[in-house]
Amino acid sequence: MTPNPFIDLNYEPALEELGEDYYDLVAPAEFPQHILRWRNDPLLLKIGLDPKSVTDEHFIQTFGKFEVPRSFLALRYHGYQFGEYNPHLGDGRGFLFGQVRGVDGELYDFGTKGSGRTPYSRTADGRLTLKGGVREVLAAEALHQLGVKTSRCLSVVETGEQLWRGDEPSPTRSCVMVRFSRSHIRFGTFERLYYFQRSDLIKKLLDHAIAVYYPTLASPLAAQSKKGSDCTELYAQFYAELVLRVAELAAQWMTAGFCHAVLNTDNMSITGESFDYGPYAFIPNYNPQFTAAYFDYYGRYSYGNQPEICRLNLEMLQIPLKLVVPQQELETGLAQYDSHYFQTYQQLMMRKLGLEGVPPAVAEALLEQTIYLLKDTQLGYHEFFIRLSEVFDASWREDATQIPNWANAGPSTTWENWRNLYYRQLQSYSPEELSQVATRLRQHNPKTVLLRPVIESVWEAITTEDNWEPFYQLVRELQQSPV
Ligand SMILES: Nc1ncnc2c1ncn2[C@@H]1O[C@H](COP(=O)(O)OP(=O)(O)OP(=O)(O)O)[C@@H](O)[C@H]1O
Ligand SMILES: [Mg+2]
Repeated sequence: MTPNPFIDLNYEPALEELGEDYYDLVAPAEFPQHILRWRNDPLLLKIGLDPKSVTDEHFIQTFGKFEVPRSFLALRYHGYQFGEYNPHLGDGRGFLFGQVRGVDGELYDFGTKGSGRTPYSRTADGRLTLKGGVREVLAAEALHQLGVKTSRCLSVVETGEQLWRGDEPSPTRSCVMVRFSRSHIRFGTFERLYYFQRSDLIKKLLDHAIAVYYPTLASPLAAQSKKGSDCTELYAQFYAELVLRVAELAAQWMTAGFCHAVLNTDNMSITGESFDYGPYAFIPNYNPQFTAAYFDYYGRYSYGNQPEICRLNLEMLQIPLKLVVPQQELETGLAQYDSHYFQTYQQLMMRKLGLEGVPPAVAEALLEQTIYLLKDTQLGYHEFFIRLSEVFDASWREDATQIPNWANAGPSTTWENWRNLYYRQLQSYSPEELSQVATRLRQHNPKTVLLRPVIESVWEAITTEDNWEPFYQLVRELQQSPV
């Protein structure tokens, strides 16, 4: 075998250097089989590797057999799960494999899922089902295409075990997935340190998070710590910035029509990045009550609750941070959440309608009418926007009646109100600006939508005939730029 480029990557032990208060050293499981099912070549470019220099064997050796001279760290964390505090969490089926600087200068994590038991596995098997791996690859690629800030999967290696699960026909196949993310430090990482009343470790973790993931705040930190002053203000700034990032993420999910389904605080990243795609779903129709996880009996994590739940999770994060920052300063940060969420959501929804530079009052009215229309018609959420991008015509600017009522399933007044507002906005554009409307409509409304039946059909081919072609074809479509 040619030298393995993954082994020679320039790993930075940023988290490892924080010390063993934050993790446990663990060993991967030994698996009976290793078949590479998925490699994400575009991600290799992000860490400066030429995909041609990386063989499938390299992937298997590194991310299936783990035959590499590295320390594997199961990160420690707790979390609020469906509102209940759980002090028995942590990486129970994964570990931090390593951290690598991307060509963009950012630090990235390789984290495993399904790589074996750890001190945090409790009674579970430490494994990931192959279907779980396939679903996470698809969610991440779909969200990435839709402009959501998300982790992505680097590889999936099928591992030849039979797993038993209550929510999949069993026995079912096993895999190890490797995730490429900004960080796996979670809100729950801080919650655990509060549980043990370790304000010293909270400060150390904040310094680390700010230095690595909030670099624009980092230089004042260096200056302050040199002077020996306390970092209270800086920590408050970190929290305020995190509030904005989480508000943006919630807006991105809502625009994408995505229901994450398990927004526990152990699934919230301190970088504001989306990750952990378990029972998620893209909504078929606009329905705030849509709930993706069968075990979410009360709809706590329904599609429409997501912005509110993210806000609540941020509020819970104040509990640990209060050990090192006065609560009043944290409240000031959180106070920005609602307006930042709404502004971002409005802007992203306007872009989905092909519009930019919409005056705030018009944008507000148009968003409201768009939501009414989506609720009233029988058209699917994604179908509405895809149809709009397909039928859009420059003549609409001259004559509102040219805008066809293909949404005629709903009451005509809803349609007319929407059409008039859309028409008026189009009228304000020059002919050049109008051509950008068409481009934006196509760009922000890709034709491949990851609805559940689509996922099920690629999984069906895998599970019944071991035919991976429909899955590869679907990923290719998701990775294509829509314009
Ligand atoms: N099969 C399993 N074996 C061991 N631990 C598990 C298993 N499934 C889930 N867990 C643990 O249960 C908790 C919640 O699981 P959750 O599904 O949110 O996380 P995860 O999907 O395993 O990992 P991540 O959040 O990194 O995607 C975590 O502590 C996780 O490690
Ligand atoms: Mg999780």
